[in-house]
Amino acid sequence: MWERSPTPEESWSDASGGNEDGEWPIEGIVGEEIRLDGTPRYEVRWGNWSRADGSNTTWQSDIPDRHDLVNRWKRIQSRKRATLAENDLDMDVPWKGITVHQRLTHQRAQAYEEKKQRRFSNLPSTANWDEEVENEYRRLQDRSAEDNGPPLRVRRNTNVAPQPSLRRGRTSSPGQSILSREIPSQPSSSVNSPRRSRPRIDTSISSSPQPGTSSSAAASLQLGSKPSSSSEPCLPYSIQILRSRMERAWTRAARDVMAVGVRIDRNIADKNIPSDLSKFKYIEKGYLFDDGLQEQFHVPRDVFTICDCSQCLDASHCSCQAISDILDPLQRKTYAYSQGLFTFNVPQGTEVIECNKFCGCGPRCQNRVAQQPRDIEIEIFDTKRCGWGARTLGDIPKGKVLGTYTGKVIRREDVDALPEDHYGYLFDLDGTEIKDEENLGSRYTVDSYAHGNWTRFVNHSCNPNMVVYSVVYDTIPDVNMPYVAFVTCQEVAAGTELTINYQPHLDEDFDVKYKHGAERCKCGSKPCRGWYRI
Ligand SMILES: C[S@@+](CC[C@H](N)C(=O)[O-])C[C@H]1O[C@@H](n2cnc3c(N)ncnc32)[C@H](O)[C@@H]1O
Repeated sequence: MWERSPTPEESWSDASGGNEDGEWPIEGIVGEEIRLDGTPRYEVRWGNWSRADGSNTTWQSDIPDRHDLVNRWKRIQSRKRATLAENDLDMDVPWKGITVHQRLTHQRAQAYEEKKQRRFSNLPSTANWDEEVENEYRRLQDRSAEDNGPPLRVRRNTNVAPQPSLRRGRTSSPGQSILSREIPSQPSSSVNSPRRSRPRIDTSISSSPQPGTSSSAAASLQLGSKPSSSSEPCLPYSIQILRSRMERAWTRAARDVMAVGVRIDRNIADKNIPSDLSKFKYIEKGYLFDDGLQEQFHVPRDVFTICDCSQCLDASHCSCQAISDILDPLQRKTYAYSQGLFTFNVPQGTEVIECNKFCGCGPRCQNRVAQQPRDIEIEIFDTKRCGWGARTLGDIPKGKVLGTYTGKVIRREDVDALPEDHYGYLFDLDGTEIKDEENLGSRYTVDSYAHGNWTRFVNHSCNPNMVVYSVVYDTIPDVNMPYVAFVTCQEVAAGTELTINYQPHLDEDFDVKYKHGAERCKCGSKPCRGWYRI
């Protein structure tokens, strides 16, 4: 910003009188600008003083003893801004690499903010305005492209985030398990380990039950300790249009259900965003359903087991726990949570039954945890080894439930008809299925290829910091469509990638011949067994 260098006469001495003798009184404030550090300075007009060219103003950071002048100035400016916002319906879109504040005066920028708020007052955040700006930018680009020859297009490189490369034959009979056919003598670590009809992520809990160590009720958002990409050199805005649009759309979807945002690392360039992902629809909570499945999920009220506790202090007196198999060491019924954290006291094959919308307890009941909105911010980033991954932006205690897998629920037998791209993003809802036993009832899988949330970016690690468990709260266990909750099985520091073991029941010395069809594991953990299967 241009600034006149003050002459010796212009040097500040005494605002009330202009100088020590009161020889140059201030006539008034005639201008204002905001400096880069955000503080204002004022253009002051002097009486009894002028330069040779007749000008009589100087820029002053501070006008001691004349708060009346400053306040009056602010009042006038506020009125002007209001009028500007009221009357001028046009909203300038300054582009060509110039930021809004460089182009606009402080007053116009503030009027902008007011106008923006008014125009979008019925919408959740100013993100809509940014989208408008982006759209305008795109229109400008398209227009200039028409004028200037070949278009400047966002090139999307589908190689960056690997698509699942595991290509296996389709099951000849949908009901039959590939795993049980190929690996007939697989050592069974649990009677409840799941059976598979095709290679997919295993939903059973991997760690043996152990009490939670942290008593902290909830991890707070530690923005201060996040692995801020702001300190790293980041890509110019012009090649991040798509990234930032996706980030805003995902964050908006998360906030719509009261969860905190989802970031996409600023080092991901638009050209490296796979084209399918740019169409991906973010769903923080809940499922979409294939034809006819929605009705099965949403069972009527009289089918639910409903408790009438006021605070759900005792699981053995909580009616909704009547069918729960979670017991404490004295074989009394207990909840799966203590002080908001998962206690890992849930035997494999057991579903956690949280209080539901018909229960008498309030939203803060201790048995409502996986259904709470996520309060840990997540960042999607390029792991460089395993494609994109998800990392936490806050420190997390052990036992913290971070979210549930979302996507489209499909019938298990329809999985074979999916394009192969989807295979790496399928999660069987098999937490209660008994391996090598005829499992009664319908079986389902969640496909998060086109719809889902941050959990679909969670990579496999042979030494994971999360496990999963099955939980119901807006349907009943018999429906076989539980949610798959992701919970930390150790303390996790801000900036750490969040991982699960895709197949926790295949142990390390598993016979080499059964590794057929496995992928090379790039988790990089110390105990890496060298391969994984999806
Ligand atoms: C559920 S997705 C995870 C997100 C995925 N990285 C992405 O970029 O969309 C599963 C896919 O991630 C990759 N992946 C996950 N864990 C891996 C590992 N430990 N080693 C190598 N690739 C891995 C594989 O391509 C796998 O098919």
